[in-house]
Amino acid sequence: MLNKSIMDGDNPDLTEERMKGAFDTDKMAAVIYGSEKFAIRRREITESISRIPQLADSKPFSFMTREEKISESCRKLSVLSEHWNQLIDTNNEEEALHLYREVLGLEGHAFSLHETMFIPSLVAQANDEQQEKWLGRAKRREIIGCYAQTEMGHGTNLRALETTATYYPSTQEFILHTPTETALKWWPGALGKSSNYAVVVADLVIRDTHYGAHPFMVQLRDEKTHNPLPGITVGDIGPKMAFNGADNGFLGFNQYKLPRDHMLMRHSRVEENGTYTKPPHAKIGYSSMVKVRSRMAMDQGLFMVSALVIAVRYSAVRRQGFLDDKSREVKVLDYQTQQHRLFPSIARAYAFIFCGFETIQLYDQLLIDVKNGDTSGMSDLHALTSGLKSVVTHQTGEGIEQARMACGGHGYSMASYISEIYGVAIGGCTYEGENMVMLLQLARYLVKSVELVKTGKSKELGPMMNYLAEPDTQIDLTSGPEAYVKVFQHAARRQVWKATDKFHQLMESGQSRDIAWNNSAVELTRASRLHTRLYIMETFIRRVSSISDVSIKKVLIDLVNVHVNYEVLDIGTYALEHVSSTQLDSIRSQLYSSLDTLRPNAVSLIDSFQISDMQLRSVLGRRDGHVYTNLFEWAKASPLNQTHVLPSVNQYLKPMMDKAKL
Ligand SMILES: CCCCCCCCCC/C=C\CCCCCCCC(=O)SCCNC(=O)CCNC(=O)[C@H](O)C(C)(C)COP(=O)(O)OP(=O)(O)OC[C@H]1O[C@@H](n2cnc3c(N)ncnc32)[C@H](O)[C@@H]1OP(=O)(O)O
Ligand SMILES: Cc1cc2nc3c(=O)[nH]c(=O)nc-3n(C[C@H](O)[C@H](O)[C@H](O)COP(=O)(O)OP(=O)(O)OC[C@H]3O[C@@H](n4cnc5c(N)ncnc54)[C@H](O)[C@@H]3O)c2cc1C
Repeated sequence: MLNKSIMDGDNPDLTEERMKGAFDTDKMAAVIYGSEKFAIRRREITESISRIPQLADSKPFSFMTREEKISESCRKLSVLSEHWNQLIDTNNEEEALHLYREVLGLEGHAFSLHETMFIPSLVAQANDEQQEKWLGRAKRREIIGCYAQTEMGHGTNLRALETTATYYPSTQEFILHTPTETALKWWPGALGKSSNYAVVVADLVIRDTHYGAHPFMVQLRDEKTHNPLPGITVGDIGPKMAFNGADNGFLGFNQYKLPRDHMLMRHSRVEENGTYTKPPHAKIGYSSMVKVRSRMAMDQGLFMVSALVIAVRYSAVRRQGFLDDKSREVKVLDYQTQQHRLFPSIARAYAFIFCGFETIQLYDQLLIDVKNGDTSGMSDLHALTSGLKSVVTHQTGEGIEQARMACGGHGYSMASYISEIYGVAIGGCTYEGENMVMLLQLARYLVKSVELVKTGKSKELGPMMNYLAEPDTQIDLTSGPEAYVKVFQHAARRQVWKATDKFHQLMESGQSRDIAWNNSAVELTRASRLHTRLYIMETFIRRVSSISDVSIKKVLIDLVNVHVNYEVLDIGTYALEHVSSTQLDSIRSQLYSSLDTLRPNAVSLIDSFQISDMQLRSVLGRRDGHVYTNLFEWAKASPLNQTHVLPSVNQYLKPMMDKAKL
């Protein structure tokens, strides 16, 4: 069986699609998840979870209140704590993340930031002694931690953080203090009610000198009673657009004392007498953010996939209207518009995940290099991940919204669960650095690269930047996907140079550097987007070229064809400098034919992600495809339907109608 999702009793329309798939979905899963070993482990973990009934949702998530969601996830975490070692290799981050996604879903929980930022901060920022003291406890989950950096008045501009950590040599203590309301930490996930520890980022002050943002390990709550410690004000910031299973919180300090060895001292130090040693790289304290950004292509790719699993499966069972055969309505997946809505996003999701694997590995390597004293790779990875997180989160939001609309009215129902996926995913446009700001971080690097070329130092260009020094050449669009890479290189190069020139000209005309930068900013962000999309395309093509299995490679080449045609058309206004409008017409025709080629494999391509029904939490997207029965059952379970007459009817509507009758 090529598509391993085929099961007796499934909707025959989906079974028909699965029979059409031309490749083995287990083999594709091995490509998606980086190895056959991990793809198998994922399935084993999912299978083991299904044998523990207490890990199942006690009722549909969409019918739960916020308090119920938080309580439900804590209940499951306590069940999980009995099974960690039997379910996963606890040293394997990817296995742990899969387990979390399966059991707890995406709405957040008490450990959301513990694994994501608290432990990574200790790993990257704490010295050996400090790791000895805290890392084991954190990994064993004796304590729960979060990452408290953003303040009510400042998130982006870390240099303006107001929380102070003032060192007093006389007592060998820091005093943490929140001087104003705007200095309250605001937003940290799992801070409000769950965490008893936090890595707090505060402005280090020694003898009136401000050394800027530094990380501190801070106990927030009593380990026995869980009550906030004296000097600490902490709570939940209230409901959000989505991600409401998490208690994002606020935190204030009133002259809170902290022993000297609670500043995380792997890279910078404060001696007993107050002597400060600066880190080997000024931004080394930002590493936890780079860690999460380096994961975001993968995580956002998976968010988009979840929405696409729902939309593609639904589109294969939803019949509406007619094509040639007037005796039976067609599957909406047969409409070209539906394919155009969904297939380019499938291609992007694959591309994002392949990029994600690269950036996760780059971060892991950087961590090793930095430990060995080599910080030279930090700028490259910062620039790459800044651009990637921005482009990927934006395009994921677009893709999920298209998936919702592709499900018609049912997409708007919480039964589809797409609105929750959307709400959580687009949080990524904001967290870990607001997208525009991060595009501008990449732009700094691009401008510097152009300056290197201009001054004859092209040899010093960082990875991925050589194309900026190359001359424009004639493009032969019949020469395969590489020709499309050339189109992107031309467009990105032109935009990067154009934005840099504008910036330079404004400075030459007398504007200060900051004002000239601001007046070039829209052009600069455009340059960053094009550069990043070029990287995504190149990575996608490179990964697919490296595959040896013939049937897998064939369908992924079809997907690459959808991608390159769609992407070049999408940047049509930039590409027009290098590609004629006649050539664009021919790319359009190729896109339509590539959608058609991909059509028989659409369901198998999304089944290959092997996202379980439990993880998906969508009534509309279930593997069995019995959409209408499942939808009706779900609606009947609505709390509103547990009684025929609601109290509000008796209390308000009925008296009102009765009065009107008099
Ligand atoms: C277990 C693993 C992870 C699992 C993840 C699973 C996820 C599953 C999905 C779950 C779903 C939801 C989970 C939700 C999780 C939410 C987590 C969210 C947490 C947060 O948001 S934490 C707070 C994040 N905050 C930010 O990102 C703030 C953004 N601001 C900044 O980063 C900085 O202020 C700045 C914009 C970079 C500017 O900094 P600064 O003013 O100091 O610097 P300059 O602009 O002047 O630049 C100077 C110079 O420094 C270079 N540089 C800046 N940063 C870096 C860096 N990090 N590394 C290297 N170099 C850097 C910059 O390029 C300049 O260089 P130049 O002078 O141009 O050479
Ligand atoms: C779901 C979620 C989870 C979060 N979790 C955490 C967490 O665990 N820990 C934590 O510490 N924080 C967390 N945050 C906070 C998050 O990191 C910040 O909200 C984020 O960094 C953006 O900063 P800001 O809110 O200050 O936005 P602002 O910087 O105020 O952005 C507002 C607008 O100003 C623009 N802008 C700002 N500066 C510039 C500039 N220099 N140039 C051009 N435009 C600019 C932005 O582009 C944006 O359009 C979380 C946020 C969310 C939404």
